[in-house]
Amino acid sequence: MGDLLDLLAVWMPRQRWYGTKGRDPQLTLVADWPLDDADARLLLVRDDAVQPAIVYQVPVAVRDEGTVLPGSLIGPAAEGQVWADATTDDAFTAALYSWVTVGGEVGEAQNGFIGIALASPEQRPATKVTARVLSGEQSNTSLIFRPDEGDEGAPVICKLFRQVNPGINPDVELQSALAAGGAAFVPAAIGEVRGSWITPENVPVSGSLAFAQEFFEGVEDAWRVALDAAAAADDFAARAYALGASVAGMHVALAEQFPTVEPDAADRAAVVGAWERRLAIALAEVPQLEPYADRIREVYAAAAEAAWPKLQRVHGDLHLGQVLDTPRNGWVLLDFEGEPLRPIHERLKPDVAVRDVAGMLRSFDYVSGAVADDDGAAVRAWVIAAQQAFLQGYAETAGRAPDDHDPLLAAFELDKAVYEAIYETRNRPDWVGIPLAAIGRLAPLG
Ligand SMILES: Nc1ncnc2c1ncn2[C@@H]1O[C@H](COP(=O)(O)OP(=O)(O)O)[C@@H](O)[C@H]1O
Ligand SMILES: O=P(O)(O)O[C@H]1O[C@H](CO)[C@@H](O[C@H]2O[C@H](CO)[C@@H](O)[C@H](O)[C@H]2O)[C@H](O)[C@H]1O
Repeated sequence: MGDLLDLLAVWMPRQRWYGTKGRDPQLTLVADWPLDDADARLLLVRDDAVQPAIVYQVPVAVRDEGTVLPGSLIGPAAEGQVWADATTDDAFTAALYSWVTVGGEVGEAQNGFIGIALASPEQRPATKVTARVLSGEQSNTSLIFRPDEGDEGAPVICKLFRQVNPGINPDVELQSALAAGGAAFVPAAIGEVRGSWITPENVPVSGSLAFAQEFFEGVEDAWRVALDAAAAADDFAARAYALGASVAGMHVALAEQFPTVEPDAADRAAVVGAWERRLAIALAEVPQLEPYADRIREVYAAAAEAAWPKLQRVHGDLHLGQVLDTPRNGWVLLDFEGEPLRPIHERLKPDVAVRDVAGMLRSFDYVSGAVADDDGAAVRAWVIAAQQAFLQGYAETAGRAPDDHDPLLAAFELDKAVYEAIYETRNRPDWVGIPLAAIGRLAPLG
């Protein structure tokens, strides 16, 4: 296994889902489950390059040289054979599909995993399918299972969580509950995989490994729809209003299905502390922010003194790219994992729902940064109209909405823009001007 860990230490940093770019992985094997049916292995590998350490899920298989796709090649194994990333391997994907649509068990109760089928009788997944890895910038690896010709079943998307944390992943927890409660604004749940393992410190842990949902074939996400509409100067008010109503419907349902709490001083201090910590990281990584630091802190201080609503579970990383435009269900919300740069224990707590509203307002603002326009004025007007319509749609369904002078909304918008300044500096430096311009507007210098 030593050799394979050495190979993974070179291969993993080249993967989009590897979370700590720029550092050499320090890998330890946490679990190694043989998958006899697939002639493959499911590994959990801990990386101590950062603290707290990150546990990654890495399915692998030994295959004949020359039979593996170049992007899936991890490195040499025995004579004439190679280690491969099994997410592109037919035998592994067939096993995964069976765990989430039929169920199954591998290993033991404290050192293995179970597949749980969740589909309702109306949502009959196909029997014979062909798998394809979803391409694109992703924090996880998603597989699409399409029915083979003649199979009447529905297509399925299955997300294999690459970073594995203790506890049920909020993506699974929240979306399964919403779907079970009859919500049309999330995809139907098809199945999940839960693992149990013993940490190197001998602590038993359980966590989500995969989540499968109904796949909406051939639809666009709201980011693409909004970009096209803004570029064509199409009126987006009705669509933005409907999106506001879907987001509010999600908040109402989450508040009904999960506990809510009146925020006390400690809850407020935790949120304000997270804003300040993030600002400190941003100031260290994005020097252009320095002139705004005091103004940003004033906005946070005003929000800390304002009235706060009850805390509740939220989406946590809502933006237009997390929304699908579906003919059958209207706007459908995805990816309830929360912000990938935020610690998991913070993402699991009841939170301020305004965080999601701020995320969507920021996302509309990104449209003006991404669409070329002669003087910028027309696209800016489009953005403001979309933001206002979104807030109206939200208010109509939620029965209340932050207005655009709400101190809490202002602080969450700034916090999101600060997060984006870090995210863009690390991942897409050409885009950092978008959050920086927003910070200039949200915290104008005197
Ligand atoms: N149920 C679905 N139907 C159609 N497309 C989907 C579905 N779920 C996810 N997608 C597509 O996959 C992309 C990535 O999914 P997401 O849940 O955001 O993964 P990640 O956590 O890796 O970012 C989405 O932006 C969307 O384009
Ligand atoms: O989809 P993820 O959970 O990986 O989210 C991360 O990447 C997003 C970019 O893909 C990033 O979103 C930012 O850019 C979007 C346009 O590409 C924009 O609509 C969002 O408002 C903006 O925040 C997101 O912040 C990051 O967590």
